[in-house]
Amino acid sequence: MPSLPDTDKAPDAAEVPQQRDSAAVVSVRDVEHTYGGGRGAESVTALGPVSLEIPAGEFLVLVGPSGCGKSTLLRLVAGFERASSGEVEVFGEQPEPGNQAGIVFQQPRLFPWRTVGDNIGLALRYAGVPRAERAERTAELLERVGLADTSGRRIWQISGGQQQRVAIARALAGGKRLLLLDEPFAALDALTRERLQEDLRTVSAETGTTSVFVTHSVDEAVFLGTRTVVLSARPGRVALDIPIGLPRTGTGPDELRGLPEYAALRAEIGTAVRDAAR
Ligand SMILES: Nc1ncnc2c1ncn2[C@@H]1O[C@H](COP(=O)(O)OP(=O)(O)OP(=O)(O)O)[C@@H](O)[C@H]1O
Repeated sequence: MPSLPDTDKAPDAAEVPQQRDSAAVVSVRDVEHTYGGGRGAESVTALGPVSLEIPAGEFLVLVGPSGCGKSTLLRLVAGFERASSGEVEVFGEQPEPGNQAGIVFQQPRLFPWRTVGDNIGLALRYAGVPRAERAERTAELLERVGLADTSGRRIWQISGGQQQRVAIARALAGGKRLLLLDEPFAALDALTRERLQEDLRTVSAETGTTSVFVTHSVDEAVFLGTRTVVLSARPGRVALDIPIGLPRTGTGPDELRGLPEYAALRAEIGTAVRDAAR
């Protein structure tokens, strides 16, 4: 953490950008991404140019029309793809898969024949947590995602919603300070999805983990995010970048959704998404 200045004098101009950079968990600078184009294949410019700074503790939700490059941006931040041009940094480094971020996909991608506890235990092992601490950490993580009693059950014996909870617990088990979530609730029924949204909102407020969450749902963006970025149609560019200044704790989901600010944000973001799709 940068030390506080011992005088109230303004810092040197040269210091200011450096401090801002080091505070950003994710820096995306003038990034464009094009797929394909080799051996006569048609190339697709999916994204950009896009610039975004994501500070610590932010829950940023990316929305936009289908095919606008939301997943591409997430994959660049995860290190699965290298940007065709521009720069992506995570914690000041070039991202590498599995190094800086925990990732949750639309499908949970768990080991189906293993137990819930084993799936979490493996992630803890990969994260370097000593064997003696793993059982306690597993219990804590499962408690956190509302699965306290399922540790001994096999993945194929639990519901899709429960599997997605395990996937979130597994991502948290890695102990990463950045979580990347690509439409994690899209395949779930409406009720399960609402419950998971509420729980993820609580977990995020409790842990303060910086998160980037991709969705098609404007309501999900307003409900979950501290900030929403709307991307325009392909190649995706930032069409709207708006803070969500709603209370993070102490307000129930119905109360939150009943706030006039909630409705106003939904309307503004909804309009931006519709305009982006034109
Ligand atoms: N591996 C790839 N090779 C070629 N083109 C790709 C590849 N991955 C994505 N694309 C194309 O890049 C564009 C952006 O895709 P991307 O998946 O990032 O969009 P998205 O906004 O996440 O879409 P959706 O909301 O439908 O999931 C699309 O036109 C897609 O077809």
